[in-house]
Amino acid sequence: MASPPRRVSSLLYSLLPSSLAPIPLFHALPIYPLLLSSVFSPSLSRSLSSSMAPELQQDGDGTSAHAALHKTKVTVVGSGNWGSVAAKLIASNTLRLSSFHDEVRMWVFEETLPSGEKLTDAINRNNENVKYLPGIKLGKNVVADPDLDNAVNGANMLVFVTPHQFMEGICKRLVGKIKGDVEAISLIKGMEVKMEGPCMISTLISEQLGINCCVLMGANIANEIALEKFSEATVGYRENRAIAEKWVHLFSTPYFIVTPVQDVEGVELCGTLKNVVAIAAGFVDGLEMGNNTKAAIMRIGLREMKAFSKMLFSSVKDSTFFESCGVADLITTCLGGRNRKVAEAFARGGGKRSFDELEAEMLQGQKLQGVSTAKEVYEVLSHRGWLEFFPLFATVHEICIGSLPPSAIVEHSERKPEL
Ligand SMILES: NC(=O)C1=CN([C@@H]2O[C@H](COP(=O)(O)OP(=O)(O)OC[C@H]3O[C@@H](n4cnc5c(N)ncnc54)[C@H](O)[C@@H]3O)[C@@H](O)[C@H]2O)C=CC1
Ligand SMILES: O=C(CO)COP(=O)(O)O
Repeated sequence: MASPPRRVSSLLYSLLPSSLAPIPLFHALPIYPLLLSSVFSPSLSRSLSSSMAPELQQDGDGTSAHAALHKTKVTVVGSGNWGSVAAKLIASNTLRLSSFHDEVRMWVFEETLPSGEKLTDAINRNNENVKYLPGIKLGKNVVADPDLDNAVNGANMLVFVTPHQFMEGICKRLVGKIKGDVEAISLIKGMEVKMEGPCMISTLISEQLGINCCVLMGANIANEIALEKFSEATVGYRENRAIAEKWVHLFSTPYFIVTPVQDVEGVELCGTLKNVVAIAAGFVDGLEMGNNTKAAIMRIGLREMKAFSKMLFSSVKDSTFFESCGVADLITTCLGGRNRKVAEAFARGGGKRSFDELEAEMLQGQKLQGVSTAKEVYEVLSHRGWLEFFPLFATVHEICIGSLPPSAIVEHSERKPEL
């Protein structure tokens, strides 16, 4: 495991309880996630103090059959760029934590590689997702499985991480196959719009499968986390703090710091809506308008994210926008994400080549979420008569479908003072 970067590790080191501070960093590494969680979350610290010792024990002379029966099994549903990194993160922890089965199953939407080999076989042979995360070993305990039913069978914790447009179909295939006590988490940034109105992906999972579903969102460009560069994430939960802590436990590593927040809608809407703002930021880059303009677009976008989230769900908290899932994810995606990159190419070409074409050419099978999310947000805005309150969101969609030129992003996004 890579050491955390020095500046971060020394900061965290200085925050450790004094009784632990003298432990050299590499000795503390196995318990690092627990320590970090404790440092950043006092109530987590309290609840972990009782459970910490068993987690830290080695299995020694072999786990008893009884204990093995009660170990938690984790399946990751999805194996794209972020899906593969999520499996890697989780797999490093299931090996370390004795309450989890070592093996992490990862459902793969099967495809045939140019070599003629099936993607699943290539992943299992190389211990690497050669298409969506080349060059990164996932951990020997990650097992790719193209059979969805088999992949989820017996799992107690399900991690959903596919592009959002595929989730409705996946849920339909899983109806009746998941026990009610299974816990789920969604890492998916996006939403569905139904006749009744907008439906967040965690709600879709909960309602279709009859299970509880948390969310994990944050400033998490997958390729950077794959290289074990320090970053943070936010787990959004509804009521059950203990379940949120279990997810924090499963994902935390010395380089991936996870904070629980009781605001599932706020966390999920942050992750979803920032992709629309990232498309706008890409237009600004494509038009070479500079950093001030991009910062202005990000500010206006953040304001619309907050207003839209609160108009949909009055429970959404202001503080959520200051977590990793909020302003941090907005910044990283507007600087380095795929939505930004493809939108830049779209604007450079004057909007003549469609997003579908550019996505296929530039992302090689990876999927954008911002363009479809802009359409979904637009549907909600028009249906509710809110278009005039969200000029940036509306303009992004109108540019994406070719009704406005890319330059409209600054002309239309902010109401300017009357001259
Ligand atoms: N890549 C990143 O840096 C991050 C992505 N996310 C979110 O995670 C979610 C998943 O994204 P990635 O893992 O990056 O995926 P990706 O965009 O890299 O890959 C696309 C995935 O979709 C699968 N797929 C294609 N057609 C399908 C179908 N008909 N049914 C089911 N699956 C199909 C492909 O096999 C592949 O696994 C998205 O909501 C994204 O916004 C969140 C944080 C970071
Ligand atoms: O969500 C992301 C980073 O947190 C990734 O954003 P992109 O899909 O634009 O790459």
